[in-house]
Amino acid sequence: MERQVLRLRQAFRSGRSRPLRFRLQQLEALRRMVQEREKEILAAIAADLSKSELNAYSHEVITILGEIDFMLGNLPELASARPAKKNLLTMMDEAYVQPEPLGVVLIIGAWNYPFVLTMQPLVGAIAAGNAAIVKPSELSENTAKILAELLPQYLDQDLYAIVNGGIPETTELLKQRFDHILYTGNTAVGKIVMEAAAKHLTPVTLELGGKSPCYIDRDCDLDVACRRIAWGKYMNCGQTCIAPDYILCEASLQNQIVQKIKETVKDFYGENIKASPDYERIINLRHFKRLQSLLKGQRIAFGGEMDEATRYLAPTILTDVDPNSKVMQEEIFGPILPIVSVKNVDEAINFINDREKPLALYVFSRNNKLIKRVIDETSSGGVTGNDVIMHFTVNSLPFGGVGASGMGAYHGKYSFDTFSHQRPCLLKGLKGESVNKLRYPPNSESKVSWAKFFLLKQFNKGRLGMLLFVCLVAVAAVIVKDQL
Ligand SMILES: NC(=O)c1ccc[n+]([C@@H]2O[C@H](COP(=O)([O-])OP(=O)(O)OC[C@H]3O[C@@H](n4cnc5c(N)ncnc54)[C@H](O)[C@@H]3O)[C@@H](O)[C@H]2O)c1
Ligand SMILES: CCCCCCCCCCCCC/C=C/C=O
Repeated sequence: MERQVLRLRQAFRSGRSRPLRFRLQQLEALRRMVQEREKEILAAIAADLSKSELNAYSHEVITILGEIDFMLGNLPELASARPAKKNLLTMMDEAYVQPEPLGVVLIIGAWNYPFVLTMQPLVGAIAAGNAAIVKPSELSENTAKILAELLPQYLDQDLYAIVNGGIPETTELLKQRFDHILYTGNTAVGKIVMEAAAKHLTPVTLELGGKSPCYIDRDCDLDVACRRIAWGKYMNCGQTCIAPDYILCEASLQNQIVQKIKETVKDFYGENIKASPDYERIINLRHFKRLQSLLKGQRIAFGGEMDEATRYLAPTILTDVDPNSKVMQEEIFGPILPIVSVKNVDEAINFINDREKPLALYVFSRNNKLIKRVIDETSSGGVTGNDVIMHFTVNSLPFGGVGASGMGAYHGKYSFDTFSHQRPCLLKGLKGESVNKLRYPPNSESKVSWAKFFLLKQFNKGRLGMLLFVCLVAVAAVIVKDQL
């Protein structure tokens, strides 16, 4: 591992990954990989998650193609230096912010969307001019394998590497020094990653999980709300980091919600859900048994059927759920939807604020003021009003958690920024020593007064004002020169 990181670091040091032309070329190569090897990629995702290839395409591949296109279209602007506002002492100088690559970065992906969660950060890392090691999740082994086969065929092998394996390999990787780590996965491992990173003072982006609440207001189109919630909850068999984890609503809405989600499930997956190509399976037996245990003692209003041999767990709704029960203590990450009754929106807000900050928050209401109020009085990684999941698809929005649901963000411009250092640059000439005397010892009352004038004066008065001000500064400089 050490040798591999060293090899990447040497390639990074050579400066090869920095020119825009190179970055664009690598991104184009990645796009070619996705287009030319689409069938193999889809087959791998499909095999890992018992998913149809159509769903694999719309859940994962579309996002990557969109992200690559965004970077290809916007990279020249993202990577260019941005002029910075100057103060009076630096008026004649050049001040700008130059984004620069961080170096060698590590991307650790999760299994639930094994392609998008490793490739989307990689697009950002390449765009920002870094070298990168990608570590896909060992649980989605087919995708991990196909990535290991394809990436070296399309990308510069000295700058971009893939490491496959389980916990021992990740542990070994984490001992190495990186310039940034982006980890996607559960909170417990997030802490391990952060601890390992701290040894090298490596900054981290942690894309974690949590229980994302979904409040349904009394004043709402329940048909629409239930259809959208059912889509986001049962997609990928509930194994989506931003799936609505549970519903909060007034008790009187509960039965209608159950009824409407039930009807939607029938529309989506037919009478025989097991036979639907659109309904996935639980990733492994450990997670299947964990989900099974969450149902114990609960009132199952809908679903609950399961088949251990195929890890099938039907779309399920639990009603009158006790907030202290196990299903409300951990992220569900499966197709189980508890409904917890609250008296009103105030109680819903308190319920949310009494718990860890979630990765996503959903509010359904006809009343926009109520939606804005819930947003204003709570905190979460992201929010979608009157829908679920969809904020993930808008790449002009930063995607990430807050508090226990993570730190940092990516997607689009935010990926570029995550993998860049915003370097402040100030280029001065060698003239102007008369004014510079202000900062050279020995200090004096009069120097401090002049320093205040030069550094604290604000001037935003348009062109004519600016001209007047420059004259004023020139006069001040002459006076200063004479006085000091
Ligand atoms: N915020 C997001 O974008 C996002 C996306 C997907 C999943 N998630 C969250 O991830 C969780 C599910 O993923 P998961 O954690 O089961 O995925 P996982 O088991 O695939 O683990 C993620 C990565 O961590 C590594 N890992 C596991 N144990 C480790 C250890 N002890 N030491 C070092 N590395 C280790 C794995 O090799 C893998 O690459 C859920 O909580 C979900 O909400 C978050
Ligand atoms: C017109 C149809 C468009 C369908 C778009 C669906 C996009 C869904 C993307 C879901 C991706 C979720 C990624 C999840 C990350 C965390 O687990």
